[in-house]
Order: sequence, then C-alpha cells, then structure tokens
Amino acid sequence: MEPTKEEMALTGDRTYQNLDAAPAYAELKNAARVSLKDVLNPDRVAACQVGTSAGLQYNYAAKPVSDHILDLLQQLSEQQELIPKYWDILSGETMNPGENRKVLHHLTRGQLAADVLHNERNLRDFYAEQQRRIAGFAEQVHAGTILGSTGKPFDTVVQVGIGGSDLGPRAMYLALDTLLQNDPAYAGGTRSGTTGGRKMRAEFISNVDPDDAVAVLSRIDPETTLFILVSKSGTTQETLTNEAFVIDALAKSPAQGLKPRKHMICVTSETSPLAASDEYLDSFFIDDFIGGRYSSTSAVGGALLSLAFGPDIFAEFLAGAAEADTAAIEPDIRKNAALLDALIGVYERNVLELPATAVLPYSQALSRFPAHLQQLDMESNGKQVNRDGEPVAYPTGPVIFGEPGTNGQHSFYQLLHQGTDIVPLQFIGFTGCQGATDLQFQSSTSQAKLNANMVAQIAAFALGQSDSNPNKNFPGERPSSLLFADKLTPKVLGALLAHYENKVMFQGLVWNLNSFDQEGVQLGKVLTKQVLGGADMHPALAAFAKLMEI
Ligand SMILES: O=P(O)(O)OC[C@H]1O[C@H](O)[C@H](O)[C@@H](O)[C@@H]1O
Repeated sequence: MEPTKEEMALTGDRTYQNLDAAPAYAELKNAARVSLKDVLNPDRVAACQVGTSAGLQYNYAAKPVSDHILDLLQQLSEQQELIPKYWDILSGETMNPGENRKVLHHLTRGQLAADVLHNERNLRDFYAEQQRRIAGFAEQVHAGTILGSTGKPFDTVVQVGIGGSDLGPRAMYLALDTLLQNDPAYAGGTRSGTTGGRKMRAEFISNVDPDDAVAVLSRIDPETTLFILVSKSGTTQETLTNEAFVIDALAKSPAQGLKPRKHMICVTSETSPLAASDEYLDSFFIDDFIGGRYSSTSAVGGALLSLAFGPDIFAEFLAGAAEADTAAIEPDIRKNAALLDALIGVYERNVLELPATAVLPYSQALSRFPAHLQQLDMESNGKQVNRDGEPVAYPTGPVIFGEPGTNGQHSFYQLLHQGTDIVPLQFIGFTGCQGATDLQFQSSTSQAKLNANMVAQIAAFALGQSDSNPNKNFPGERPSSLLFADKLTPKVLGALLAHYENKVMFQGLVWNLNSFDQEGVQLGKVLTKQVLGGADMHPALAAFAKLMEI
C-alpha cells in the first residue's frame, strides 16, 4: 500500500533525547498545580472526555491537569516526536534497538502504513496467512471434521503458556466468555448448548507449580480436549515442563487409542526449537517482531480466541484494536486518548512523583486484565537505562496493580483513600453487564449498584471529606480517569487492549526507553538453572536452596 501525503510527512530523521532534555519538562515542573476540589464540576466532567474508538470513551475530568498543563504536555509530545516515532514503529523501523528488531504487533491487526518487508517476506501477508490458517483450523474443529484421536469432537481447549503467552489471551478469553455464552446476538453454530456463541470452553495452565496442571487436568476430559502449546521462544522452562506434564497425563489416560500429540497444536516462532516438530496436530507461527506481552492479537491469542469463540469474533476484536491504533496517530493530544492517557501518566509520575498506578475495572469480565497490564506496562517500561543503555535521571514506569471493583473496595482502598502515598487510579466501566441476568433488589439492579460504587469512588477520591476526627478525614485530591463504554463487546475489548498497548508505547518513547526488550527477567532464569543443575553458585543461594530441600 502506498503511503498518503500526511503519512509521508511523518517520514524523516528523528531525535532521541531523554525526558529531562525536553524544554517542556522543566516548564511542567514549574506549572501551577491543579486542585481537584477547586476544579471538578459538571462542565469539566462533560468537557474532559475524548472518544478513543469502538465507542470507548476516556474521561480525565478527575485528573489534575489544567489547560496550561495540557498545552505543555502537547509540547512535550512534539519535542519527543511521539507521533512520528509511532509512525516509525508502524513502518517497520528497528524500534527495539537492544535486540535489533522491528516492533510489529500493530501489523497483526491493521492496515496502517506501508507493507513491511523482511528478508523479502511481506510480513503483513505472513501474519494474515497465519490468521487465515488458524481460522480454517478452528472452523474444522467446530464442524467436527477435525476430531480427537479417539474419534470424539473437541469441546474444550487448554492454553499451555506463561507470561505473554498466557496473560493477554487469558484476560481476553475471560473478558468475553460470559457475553459469548449468554448473548443470543452471538448465537449461531454453537455446540456448547448455550444461548450465545461460545464454541469451546477454555482452561489455562501456566505455572510450573504442579498443582496448576493437576487442577486443570482434573477438570477436563482428555478425549475431547485440545491443548495449545504456546511459546514464542520454544525454550521457556515452565511451558516445556507443563507440556511434558500434559503429555504424560494423556498417555496415562484410560481412553483406548488416545494419541497425546494429536491433541496438541503449537504456536511458536519459526526459529524456535518447537517449530521443527511435525508431531503436533498442527503448528501456527509468529516471529521475533511480536513481543510476548504484545502478542494477544497474533497467533498467540488468535488460536485460543478463534477456537473458543470462532474466527469472526476474533476478527471483530482485531477490528477494535485496529481502530484504536488509527485513533492513536492523531497529533492533538486532546483528541488522542492513548497519547493523552500516556502524557497525564508521565505528569503524575515525573512531576507529581507518584510511584504507582492502580487499574480498577468495575467489570468482573476484566478480572485478569490488571494482571495482563502488569506485564504489559512493567516489563515494557520498568527500565533504568535509556534506549542507548545510558542511565536516566528520572523515574520511569510505575508499579501497576489492580483488582475488579467492588472487591478492591473491601480490600486495599483504605490505603488509596487515607494512605500516605497518592496512587493515580484508572477506572474502567460499562453501562451494561455481560450476562443475561440481573436482579432488582432494594430498588436498584446489581449493575446499577456496581456503577454507583464506581462513580462514588471517583468523587470520594477527588473531593474527599473533612472531619474533625483525623481518623475519619478524607484528604481527597486523589486523581483518577475513567475509560467506559456501553458494553464490553469483542470490538470494545480490542480497542481497550490497544489503548493500553499504545499508552505504554508512548510513555516509553517520552522516557526514551526501549520498551520492547526485557533483560530484567534473565538473571533469575540463570540462577534457577544453577540451582537445578547443582552448578557452582553463590554460597548464599546454595544455602537458600538447602532450606527448600532442592
Ligand atoms: O512465549 P515464551 O517464549 O515462552 O515466553 C514467555 C514469557 O517469558 C519471558 O520470560 C518473558 O519475560 C515474557 O515476556 C514472555 O512472554
């Protein structure tokens, strides 16, 4: 595809500089602070909102930013060349300099920018081809033309993977499961006996703790279960161990003639040791340009979601992500939700010096979304050196944590309201629930109670309440944003996922980091091998190993 004139304007040389070299940063530090108690009013709630895509809205009325601060953040965006650098990512530049790789997760779902070629292969076509192959495979499984090795149709799928090969796909599956099981709008061709369109139940094995695999294996029927072994590298200890665990369990199954490998497909990169095997029922591929934590829209999420819900639902999810990617190219920060969310986060982290961010979905469907965002954000931007390997002199990625509301309210909100640290909050909510059933009780539905709690929290955090008893005093001035939509459909979910991926990307670019490697996870792996291999190791490590009887 040929680039348009506007796209051509984004090409050219870039300057990479640390945040503290950007003139707007010093100005932001000197800008007058905003008191939420002073500014929060109905007009602000109406005005401080930007549509992202697929009907998802980002409201930042309860964030401590003034017009002046937003103007400076706009300047910061321009000084750090955030949109042109995003364009470079889309165009297939080497944006993971540490590993000398392109960063192409956007290409798994979008049509932005020109084609990306690598070793004469068109990677857009490669990703699309894998998606088509997965769709064809899933349709055959659903139609019963691909059967288990004892001749029974598959009704359950188990993803075996860890980190990016687990968290995103699991969070996405859980987000849609209730909707797809119950909403007749998605019905059609279901074999699961539900009113909706879920085609297969999914389970997940990730931890090397044997109890994880044992628990899942106790809930499934080996004859009707299809396992998806997912490891981009094909070398991850936990995943290879769990593969062996599953194969061993299937081999011991009393079912006559069951062939374990014919109950397993593989998703990996073409260069991984797993790619060479032709023992799996089938294999699907990604490549090194799709980071694990950015792989939900590739074959890593595609195989699971297409099998569980059908290829059409996966395509809708991708369309939502593609819309969010397109929205993220807008240079005006007041019209670009991902960019604005990123820059307000930088303001809170670097100017207000707040060390953490809590993600609080008021939706049980998003129960594992905070866990996915922990990896996405902390593995991407938990760095102390810039993209050239030089130490940075400012804070980078915050600690991310979260739980669905209202459960979190009865757990850690005490600290959020009255603790000595201020933690910026990201609320996520939906007007409607995912299921078909709700109850009117004490003159309101459960869904109304859920959302009443959420908006009450936004106000309580921002406005506080004074009390002569210091123990009952709420200081307020605790900032939050709200991402919301009518319903968490596959498309909205895609947009929500891409919103966060793009937010994290923009923040990494502001901080001048390489957000796409994860060297910080290596040392622990090396020391684990020393312990298991009985190699020479630090005496203290040997002593700890002895404590645990290894
Ligand atoms: O997909 P795999 O190669 O098995 O990798 C699984 C995970 O393990 C690594 O340690 C990384 O920290 C993650 O980014 C990755 O997603």
